[in-house]
Amino acid sequence: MSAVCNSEAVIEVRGLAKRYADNQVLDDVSLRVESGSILGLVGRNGAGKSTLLRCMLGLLRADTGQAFVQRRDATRLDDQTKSALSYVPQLPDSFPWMTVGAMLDFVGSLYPNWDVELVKRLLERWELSRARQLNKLSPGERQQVALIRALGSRPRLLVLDEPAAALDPVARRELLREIVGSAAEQGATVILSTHIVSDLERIASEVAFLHQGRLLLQAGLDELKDEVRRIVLPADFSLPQERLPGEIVRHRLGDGGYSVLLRLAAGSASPLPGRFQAQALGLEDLFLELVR
Ligand SMILES: Nc1ncnc2c1ncn2[C@@H]1O[C@H](COP(=O)(O)OP(=O)(O)OP(=O)(O)O)[C@@H](O)[C@H]1O
Repeated sequence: MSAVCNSEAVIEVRGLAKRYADNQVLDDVSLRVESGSILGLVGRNGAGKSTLLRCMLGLLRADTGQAFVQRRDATRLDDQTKSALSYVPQLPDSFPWMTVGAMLDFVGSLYPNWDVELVKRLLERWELSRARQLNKLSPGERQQVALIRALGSRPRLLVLDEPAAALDPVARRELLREIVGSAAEQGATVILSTHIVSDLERIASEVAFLHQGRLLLQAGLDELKDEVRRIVLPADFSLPQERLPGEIVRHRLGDGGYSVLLRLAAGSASPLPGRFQAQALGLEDLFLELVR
């Protein structure tokens, strides 16, 4: 594996594969994340999202393929690249014996750009006392502290694994605002995995759909709205066996017809007759259509 790549992307993943026993968790996944993007990684339980995030950051070795963070081999990052990166796992549980304040002060002392004011503001907003012990917090509070810790270092790259899963709607809204703020004010790049696709509709610039270890689709939110269409075909329509131009996925319907998902670049004609209505889908419906 080469130690550097010449891509401008903040994250570049090429042909990643990972298997546990006979479970192929990642299968030939390639992905690019450009600077300043907010990428939402969507997939069902067990789709491989956490595994992909960990391989992407070099925290887990893939069987094959390559991952680069800021053009460096993810498994051999230097301290400077690491200090500009924050990763919050799905179940953060570091330093359980410490108080919230002691942990944040300790972590803050390791980062030259630690934002004391931001940390204070978030602790107040989420009503988290510095005196509380980490192992006595609820899962949602623990998640909030982990997020404060991640945001406090003002990272250039913020990677969040299901950050909102344990948060109430108010805390979730505030977290999303902070994420957008980090991206807008400091040009940070954000990658977050989630099941809550409505959150992504609010904040993501791009979405990637992972299903059974394969990346089915990665596109900008605007491109998805403009280019992806669902066409329902009746049972008496003879759909060719081979994939249509722009076809993402097709499903057989209960009545013998087909639902076909197509990505049609602006100005390109549909490969299916115009009498069949092409339907634009919101993110949630698109997700359901991709994984059903
Ligand atoms: N260390 C491991 N050993 C064996 N199997 C594993 C290991 N880690 C993950 N897996 C399996 O890999 C698959 C993908 O897991 P992963 O945690 O990446 O999915 P996910 O998309 O993040 O799921 P969720 O949304 O439920 O968190 C699952 O079937 C899981 O059981």
